[in-house]
This record gives sequence, structure tokens and C-alpha cells, in this order.
Amino acid sequence: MISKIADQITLISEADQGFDLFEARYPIPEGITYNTYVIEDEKTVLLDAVDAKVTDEWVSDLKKVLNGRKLDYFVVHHMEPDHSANIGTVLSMFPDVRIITSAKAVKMMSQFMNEDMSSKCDVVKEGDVLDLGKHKLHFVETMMVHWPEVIMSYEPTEGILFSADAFGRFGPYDPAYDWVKGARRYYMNIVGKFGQMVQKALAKLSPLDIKKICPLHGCVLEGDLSGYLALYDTWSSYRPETEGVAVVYASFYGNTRKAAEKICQIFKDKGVETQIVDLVHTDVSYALEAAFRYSRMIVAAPSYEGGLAPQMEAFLLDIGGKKYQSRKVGIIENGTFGPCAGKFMAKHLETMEGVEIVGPKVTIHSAMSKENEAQIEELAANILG
Ligand SMILES: Cc1cc2nc3c(=O)[nH]c(=O)nc-3n(C[C@H](O)[C@H](O)[C@H](O)COP(=O)(O)O)c2cc1C
Repeated sequence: MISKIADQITLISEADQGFDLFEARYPIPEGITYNTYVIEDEKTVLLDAVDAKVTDEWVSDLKKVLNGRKLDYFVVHHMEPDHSANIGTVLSMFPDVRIITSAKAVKMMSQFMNEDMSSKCDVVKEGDVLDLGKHKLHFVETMMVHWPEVIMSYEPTEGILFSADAFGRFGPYDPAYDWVKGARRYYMNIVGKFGQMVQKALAKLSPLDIKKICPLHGCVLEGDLSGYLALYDTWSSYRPETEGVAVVYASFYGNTRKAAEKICQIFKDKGVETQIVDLVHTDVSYALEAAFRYSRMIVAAPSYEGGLAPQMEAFLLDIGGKKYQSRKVGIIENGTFGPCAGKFMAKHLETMEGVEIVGPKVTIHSAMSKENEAQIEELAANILG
């Protein structure tokens, strides 16, 4: 798909229909796009490339946009293969193109391409400017958003920020598509671990007069950008986005599910925003998104072979790795012949900064008892308190 986004600046966006997992990990039922941009000034520049899955349509679109003009520069903001897989394709189309990228990216490029790429690259660092004629690209180092080599570039004539993976989202190229829906799960799972580095990047970007954000996935963002920037600030500082409770549970036979549904209903009856996630039937990336979104969480799981239900184990490892922090959490465990899931859930949660485990810990012996129901009421009241 080709779309003019400003005078002399064109977006080329190719759709991945989402038949495979993104990054071999995340379901993308509504697909994702790989975006690249072309600036045709006195000099021509291509900003980034696309995943190998969409090479043919992208090459065809790139030829249409350039319409016989040769490419002078090829800016590589990010070396992850969903953008860099076609560096070789670009070089075979334009053997004399100069690759503009960070020093770290040159090393990565040489590794991926099994060839020393330094003679083909011009290294840029913070504050360097690429002069294209009317347009100029100012480079900003944004290390670890979310790989070490990442740079962004800012074009002041149009006020465009080429933001690499930042502000990207899952979902189709449709400006009406809810950015938050696609961006929150993308951010929390893919960028979330690096909140501190995102904060640094936001501080560097704050003096710029940004009118449009051009990410490598999703849509070009324009109009009032303050909402997108505010959410990135919230997410990267690990503050909850929404006052409410994520109820995340695993259940083999349905008894733990009943307890999770019960506490969820109590919250709903009190008018508290609640999202319940079944870890057995839902990809963990959705549970992680819910955990980080809300100010509170209930985890509920059965005991399993002297330990914890593996789906809950995987979830807690995942959120711990992404620096889940500063939330109130309540625990519901289940066991038939020696309940121990709660002990293991607590062990994970205790390693997370600022996580307060709120009691009582509810222990279900196979099926919820009257006593359990009262404990669940008490837990619900305490976690909201
Ligand atoms: C493979 C397997 C291993 C289990 N290991 C334990 C265990 O170590 N300790 C225990 O108390 N219960 C264990 N249980 C029993 C469950 O934790 C228990 O039946 C619980 O009620 C299941 O809750 P659910 O109905 O939500 O699936 C195990 C169950 C299964 C299927």
C-alpha cells in the first residue's frame, strides 16, 4: 500500500495477514503492517525495509514510488529482521546506496549478512543531520527502545518523527483502528521491559515540535499526539493506566475458574473495572497486557506436581521479566492433596519491586467451600482498600 503523507514523503506499508506468530511468539489475529518511508528531495532516501514475508509486494511498491529515480540513502533505524531482512534486496537494486545507521547496527548488519558491511555504511550518532535538500533528518539515539542499536530521526520541515518500533501497534493499516487496542499489547510485551530507556527517549523527544509520528508498524499518527505520548509515559513509568483489577487464572477442571469468576463478579457489583483472563485458553501476552494495565491483580491457580500450574508459572515469569511492579496482588490457590500453588505464586511476586501481596490467601481444597466464599469476599474488600 502506497500513501502520500507529506509533500515528497511517501509511506509504503505492507500487510502481514497474521497467519503466523509475530516474533515467533505473539498471536496477531488482525495482522500487522511493516512500514517504510521514502523521501524524494534533491536526494532520495528510503527509511527502513520490511519482513521477508512481504518482499515481493514491497519491492513492487518501492519501484512504483521511486519511478526510475535512483536511491541515494537508505536509513536503517532498527536491525530486527522484520525491518532489516531486505537490506540485501535494497543493495541489489541500488548497489551504490549509502546506508545510514548507528555504529551498533553496522555490527549487527555484518552479523546478519555474514559480510563486513562497514564500507557500505555511514555511521550517525546523536545530533547528526542528513541533508536531503529541503528536508533534513536529525538523528536521535534511542538505545534499548527496544534493541541496543535503535535510532529515530526527526524531519523538522514537516515535523515528522520516524520513531522506529516506538508507537507501533498490532493490527491492520486502518486509521480508524483503535491505536490503544493494538499498541498496548505490543508495547507491554515487546518494549515494556525497557521502560527506563523509553523514558529517556521521551525526554529527548520532548523539545521537538512533532506533528506526525511515523512508526514501523501500524498507522501514521497525526493530529493531537498528546494522548499517545501520555500513554507511552504512563506505560514506560510502570504506572497503572486504569484503576481496576486484572483477574488472571488457570484451571484444569473448572473449580479455580469458579473462584476467579466469583471475585470478578464481586468487583463488578462494586462498580470496579475488571478484566478476567483465562490463562489456559488465552495467549499469555493478553494476560500480561491486563496485568500491567490495571492497578490491582488477583492470581488464581491450582497446585501441580508439588508446584504451580505451568500456565501460571509462565505468566508470572513473564511479568517478572518485564518488571511488573508497584501493584496490589491477591492470591487464590487450589489443591486436592497438598495445596502449594500459593507458595509458588508468592515466591514469584515477592521478587517484584513494590508488589504488595494482600491477604487473606484463599486456599481451596478441590472445590470452593462456604468458608472460601467468605475469604474471597474479604480478599476483594482488602485489595480495593
Ligand atoms: C497433573 C496434576 C497434578 C496435580 N498436582 C497437585 C499437587 O501437587 N498438589 C495438590 O494439592 N493438587 C494437585 N493436583 C490437583 C489439583 O490442583 C486440584 O484437583 C485442583 O482442584 C484443580 O483445580 P481446577 O478444578 O481449577 O482444575 C494436580 C492435578 C493435576 C491434573
